[in-house]
Amino acid sequence: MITLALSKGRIFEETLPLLAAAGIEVLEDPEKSRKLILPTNQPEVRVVLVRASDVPTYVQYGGADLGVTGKDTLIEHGGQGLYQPLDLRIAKCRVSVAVRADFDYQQAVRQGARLKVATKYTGIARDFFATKGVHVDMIKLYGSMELAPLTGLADAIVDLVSTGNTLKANHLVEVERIMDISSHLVVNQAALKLKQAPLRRIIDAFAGAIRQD
Ligand SMILES: Nc1ncnc2c1ncn2[C@@H]1O[C@H](COP(=O)(O)OP(=O)(O)OP(=O)(O)O)[C@@H](O)[C@H]1O
Ligand SMILES: O=P(O)(O)OC[C@H]1O[C@H](OP(=O)(O)OP(=O)(O)O)[C@H](O)[C@@H]1O
Repeated sequence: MITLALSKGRIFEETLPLLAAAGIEVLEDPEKSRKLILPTNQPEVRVVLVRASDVPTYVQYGGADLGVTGKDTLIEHGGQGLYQPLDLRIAKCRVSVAVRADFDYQQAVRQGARLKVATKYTGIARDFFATKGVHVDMIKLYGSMELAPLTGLADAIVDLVSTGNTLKANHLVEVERIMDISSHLVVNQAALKLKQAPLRRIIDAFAGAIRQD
């Protein structure tokens, strides 16, 4: 049995064409079903639905043989125990710093300054501000980061930006891009040895179906 870990929503949707290239069709719609294990047209392949931030953990410990996860999530996880053979070029976005439009960010990040930063991405944020020589008081959040500067919880957020609509709707401005993000295929290292042929077949099919635009 080959187990693939996906999260509901954009990762599931954007992985479907890659699965199709491998001849794999998921037989149930996760938006309609409450099931967490979804069968496919290939009896020896199944999909497990996990929280996006749990995908690397499932694959690391062998709860799944492979999975699709954002580079953001992968960096925060650390990548231990994972092969990362492919950048799938799906779910593209960026990690950025954003502040209230009336906040003087340039003044706030001058060398040696202190900044209150709210984010789900504490590892990425810590590295970024350390490189700039800015001391950070880090506030870990799990969602709705945009609220933090609006309520006085933080001066800045580090969050994902795609169209910029979420920032705009909350009167925030993007002041720095930290890194570009896309989703990657991750594979359990032991599984790649033990189930080499079927996993290689899937990896190769995914590789051939990656969009280059
Ligand atoms: N607006 C976006 N546009 C494109 N890609 C995105 C966007 N938001 C998130 N992503 C990418 O998709 C991945 C999964 O995001 P998703 O919103 O499905 O889960 P999440 O709510 O961030 O995770 P969790 O449920 O674990 O808190 C992110 O890790 C990121 O790489
Ligand atoms: O720049 P934008 O295009 O507005 O995208 C950015 C937003 O998308 C993500 O949230 P979420 O997963 O809730 O986004 P969704 O509502 O687009 O699914 C992310 O945490 C931002 O809040």
